[in-house]
Amino acid sequence: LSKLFQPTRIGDIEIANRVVMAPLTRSRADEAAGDVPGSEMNIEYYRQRSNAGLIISEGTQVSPIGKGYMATPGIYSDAQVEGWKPITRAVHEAGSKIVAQIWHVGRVSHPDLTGGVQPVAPSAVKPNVTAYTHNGKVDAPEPRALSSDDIKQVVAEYRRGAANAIRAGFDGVEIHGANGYLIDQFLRDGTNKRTDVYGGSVENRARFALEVVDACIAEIGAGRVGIRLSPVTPSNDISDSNPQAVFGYLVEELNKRGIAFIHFVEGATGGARDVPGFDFAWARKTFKGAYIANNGYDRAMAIQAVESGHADAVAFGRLFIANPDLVQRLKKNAPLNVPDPKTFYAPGPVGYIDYPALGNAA
Ligand SMILES: C=C(C(=O)O)c1ccccc1
Repeated sequence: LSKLFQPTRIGDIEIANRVVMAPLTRSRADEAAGDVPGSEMNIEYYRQRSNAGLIISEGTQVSPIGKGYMATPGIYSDAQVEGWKPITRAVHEAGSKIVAQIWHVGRVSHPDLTGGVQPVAPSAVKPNVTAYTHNGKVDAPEPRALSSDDIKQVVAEYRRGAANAIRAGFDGVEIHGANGYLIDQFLRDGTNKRTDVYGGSVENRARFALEVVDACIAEIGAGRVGIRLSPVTPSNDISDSNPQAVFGYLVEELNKRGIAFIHFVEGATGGARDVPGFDFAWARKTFKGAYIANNGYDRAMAIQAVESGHADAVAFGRLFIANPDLVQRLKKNAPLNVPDPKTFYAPGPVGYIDYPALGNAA
């Protein structure tokens, strides 16, 4: 049996195998109820995929203005915490573990999604990004630059998200530090033009990310805190003049804190893996916590990555959308269902809980 299917521990979290379900926005929370998860359909979706050693939940916003897409769940209200409980219970009953990806989109949003409030960011740099709202496709507006008092409030929102994740039965959190969202906007010099202690030098641009990490560690312990990073992705109009400098510094600082894992998007998210600018092998050697590798992995690549020591675990996104029983299929090297992008973010059960498992494949 390949090492990919053998148990390991990620921080304080014991996992039965090294196949991870990547965080996947599906836009199927109950907006009318206040961006609450936990419908029967939501529970079934996560239960079906509880063969994963570890599930990373879809991005769940830490505040109403941290929302950037329709019908994404939150983790800031009591109703949302109650909504997550049957999901984490179902995942645990099936023998899997699950962490909450706590998220703030920053400037990748629109007043149609934030209750009419102008999106926020480290600096007032308009993104070249289209938001999809109930009014159709709209341009994301220029965001408002956060004041230093605002920043303290946002760090406290992530801390509340970490506390609420444990209350909701999650085994920990993955801080969403990737794909051009708020934390990434602070890290990269294409979006962070601040002249205070949160901008300019590498240390200053990493300050916000590390304050969020420290707040979550204080709340739930380093063994239950991970972070997702995408050093070279261009997602959501993000860029940096020297990713190795800022992300190299961040990895060394995260290593000092002994957090459970770093989940790396290797290359352009959902696209090319061979984007220059960051040395992932260096990061693997330097970071003593668990290295979760992601982005375009297939079965052979995942087995090779774990058996060669490049990664402790491999996260699959699109393959888990279409293959609820992905671990079984990988073990048997069985054929895989093909994901249908048309229903990735649609409401309803089609393309969500109706992909067939091997047992009942046609
Ligand atoms: C949370 C996302 C990310 O990390 O990029 C996301 C959100 C909506 C569509 C695709 C991806």
